[in-house]
Amino acid sequence: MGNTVNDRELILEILLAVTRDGEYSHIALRNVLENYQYLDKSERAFITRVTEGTLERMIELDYIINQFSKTKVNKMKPVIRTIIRSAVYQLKYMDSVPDSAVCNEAVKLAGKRGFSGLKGFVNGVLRNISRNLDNVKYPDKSDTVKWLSVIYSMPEWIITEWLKNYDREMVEKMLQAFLAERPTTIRCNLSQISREKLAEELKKEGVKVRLCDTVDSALFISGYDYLGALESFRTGHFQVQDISSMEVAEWADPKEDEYIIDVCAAPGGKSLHLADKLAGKGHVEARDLTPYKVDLIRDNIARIGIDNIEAVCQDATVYDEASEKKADILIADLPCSGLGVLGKKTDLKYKMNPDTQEELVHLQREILSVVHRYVKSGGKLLYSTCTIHRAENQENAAWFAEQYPEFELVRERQFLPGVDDSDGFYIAEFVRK
Ligand SMILES: C[S@@+](CC[C@H](N)C(=O)[O-])C[C@H]1O[C@@H](n2cnc3c(N)ncnc32)[C@H](O)[C@@H]1O
Repeated sequence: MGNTVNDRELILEILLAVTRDGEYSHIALRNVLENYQYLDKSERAFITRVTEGTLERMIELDYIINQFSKTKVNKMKPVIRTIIRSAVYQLKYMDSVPDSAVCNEAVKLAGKRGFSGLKGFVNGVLRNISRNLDNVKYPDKSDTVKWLSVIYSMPEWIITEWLKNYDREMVEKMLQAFLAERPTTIRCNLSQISREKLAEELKKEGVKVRLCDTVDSALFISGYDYLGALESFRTGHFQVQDISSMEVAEWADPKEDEYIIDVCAAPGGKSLHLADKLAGKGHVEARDLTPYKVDLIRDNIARIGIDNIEAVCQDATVYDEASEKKADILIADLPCSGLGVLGKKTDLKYKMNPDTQEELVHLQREILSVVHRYVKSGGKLLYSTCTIHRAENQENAAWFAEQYPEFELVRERQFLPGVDDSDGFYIAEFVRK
């Protein structure tokens, strides 16, 4: 590790941005890695591992700290709490860093951040934990919710919710899958390049590649530094997308010259997939709420260089008369609680709560009750979310079918991490009779 002190300062900066200032972890991490491009590959890997790991395991880390510190985690100053959490992550999960170095660097960092008076406290807590890591008393296994929550660092309310619909074994499988390291799934833009050629390009750039057996445009990649540095990404030959998300365009199965409206499209994953499937024909209107989000779609369109798609700023809750019965296919990939993608957006589990979930169910219904009007007779409406929550998924689909009997629910599927080789994701396909 060339300059470990700076690496740890950056880690602290990212973790504070997420836990104190409410920033999304993938954005905070990406911003720092982009701003400090001079960092070498091993430093970037170290920063990524410690920040992601600390967030991923935060409930367990706090549980351990509280066992060995008189001052409980929630009473500590945010900077001190964050330094201790990331140090305990390294002590517990990273053999490559000697314990003494972890403690020394944490103490130095506390001093550097203006907490010289707390250097002794940080040192005492960390040395105590490093000596006693094998003596941590975990909750009793018979207390299913508490045990699963601490062992897999998942808030208790989420576990309780899942246990209503899945048995303990199934819930544990999902929790394990969220913590497992997975390669990045990408979708080859088949209208631009074949999957085999893309695999060759990536290998030449030093990336590890595996072709997916079930979806013929999908590949799994790993071992790269960051995406923006890959020529094959910059030239628009692929898009990062989970297998389950790819299924939306597969189910939609667009035909030549069809008109597609995607009402919540940013950053454009599903819209771009549909445009790619149409290979220059038909038309995709990729809409989103704000100019910022619409620009994200435009950036992706420009990178890939296709012209059967346009990005449009339009609030999906506001009826657009010009779109009445215009769409052969309507994609409603709506804002949701995101509990299916906790393996990638680790901090979401601490930000989501049952009240927000409830509000999302209402927003989803509000949007569906507006946008279903854009579907032609015989046209398809695909409703999807990246969550595992019956109220947002199966119950919303049933509600929609009941409210709008002119739509028939043709099929639905809940993808589950640990069962399917994908994120947690839900799709329902309706056809307008
Ligand atoms: C699940 S994401 C969409 C992901 C996208 N379909 C893809 O595959 O890349 C949901 C999107 O809904 C957008 N959104 C939220 N409220 C909206 C509204 N009232 N009108 C339009 N878009 C909205 C958010 O900005 C967000 O980009």
